[in-house]
Amino acid sequence: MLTADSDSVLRLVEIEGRGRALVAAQPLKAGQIILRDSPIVVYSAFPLVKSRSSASYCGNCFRTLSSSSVNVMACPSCSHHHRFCSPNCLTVASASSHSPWVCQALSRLRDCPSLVSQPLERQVQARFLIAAYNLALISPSDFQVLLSLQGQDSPSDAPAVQFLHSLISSVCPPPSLSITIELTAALLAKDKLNAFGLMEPISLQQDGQRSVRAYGIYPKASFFNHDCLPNACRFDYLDSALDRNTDFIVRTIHDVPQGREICLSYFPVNLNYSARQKRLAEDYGFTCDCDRCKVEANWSDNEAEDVNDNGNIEEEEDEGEEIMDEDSDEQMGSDLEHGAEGGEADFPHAYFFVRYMCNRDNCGGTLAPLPPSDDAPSKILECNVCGNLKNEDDE
Ligand SMILES: C[S@@+](CC[C@H](N)C(=O)[O-])C[C@H]1O[C@@H](n2cnc3c(N)ncnc32)[C@H](O)[C@@H]1O
Repeated sequence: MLTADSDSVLRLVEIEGRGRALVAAQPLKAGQIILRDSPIVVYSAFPLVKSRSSASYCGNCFRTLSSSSVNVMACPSCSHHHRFCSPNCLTVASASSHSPWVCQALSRLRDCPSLVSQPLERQVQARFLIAAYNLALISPSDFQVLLSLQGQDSPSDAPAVQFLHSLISSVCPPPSLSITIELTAALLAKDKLNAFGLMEPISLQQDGQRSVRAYGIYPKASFFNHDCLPNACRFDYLDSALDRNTDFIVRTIHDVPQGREICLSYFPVNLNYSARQKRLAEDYGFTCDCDRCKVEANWSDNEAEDVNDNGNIEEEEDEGEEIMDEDSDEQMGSDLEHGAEGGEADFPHAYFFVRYMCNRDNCGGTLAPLPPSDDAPSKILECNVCGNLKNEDDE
């Protein structure tokens, strides 16, 4: 199931209570690229009707469109909506992600007031369903891979499923494919658990917050389980001029022994215990009992925490060490303090924050060394969110 390359470094196994998982098939070096995975489906994270001020991206590769480029091509059927960075991207998209049916379906959905008045999440789900049904038409084998990923529909999703299913069935049914409400529900469940955000480069963000430009579903990367102190992290280079700019690239954060499970963190590592548990229970349906959670579950100040609507922790002012997203330095300080109190068992936890968490304001990214050269580990660590480079000797 894994490619020849990743086969030699990663092994797919089943772990009781965790489902499928990827483990190191050999000892891994810090910074080593352990997976490069191409998406089976990519779709835009933007509302169906884009505002005039929003930046433009190629409808095929999702790179930023340069307004001065003479190569930019518009789709001849929907020229005011979809543009492509080159004639090649237009040709590729016309036979795949922007087929005549997708073009027509998105145009019709844009004209549906009942959908465009919905919150962004619902509109993006509609985009995903169009992309997924298109996958069934153009690549039945990839569609089966999508259906084989983890994710069960839940009763709480029923209203969204019902709404989107009847809308697509009536407004833009895919040709020669019979879609059922069960299939729509299954697809949305796969999307919820397995879609990874392809982020705007931080340089394009005015406020320091990084938003999602597109979502991708990756057949192999979908097998990574979560750990609140991950041993690997994912890099994306959406605006890279190199080929395969939507690939998912995973590098180890530190050395990993053979047989150890490789885990990513499903969200920024600076969230605290309550916020992490809430997110994992609500979005991924499990309770995390990783080493970090075992330690933090015993911290008495969790009792005083209160999770707000954004998943951030609100505390009384005199106990305000853990308001993660507002000041990650405070969070780091707090973790170090707890690490020191907790003795040796807590130490790796505190060490992780000092060494592998980006300390730029509002970043929240994780640092991993650059790939080793000639087996010598790199001393340069790269942040997977802002791209900042840090020399470990500068600590
Ligand atoms: C993207 S999938 C990861 C691969 C999945 N284990 C599988 O069998 O395909 C996410 C799901 O894996 C499971 N999972 C991930 N991390 C876990 C963990 N630390 N403990 C228990 N289950 C976990 C949860 O069911 C979660 O919804």
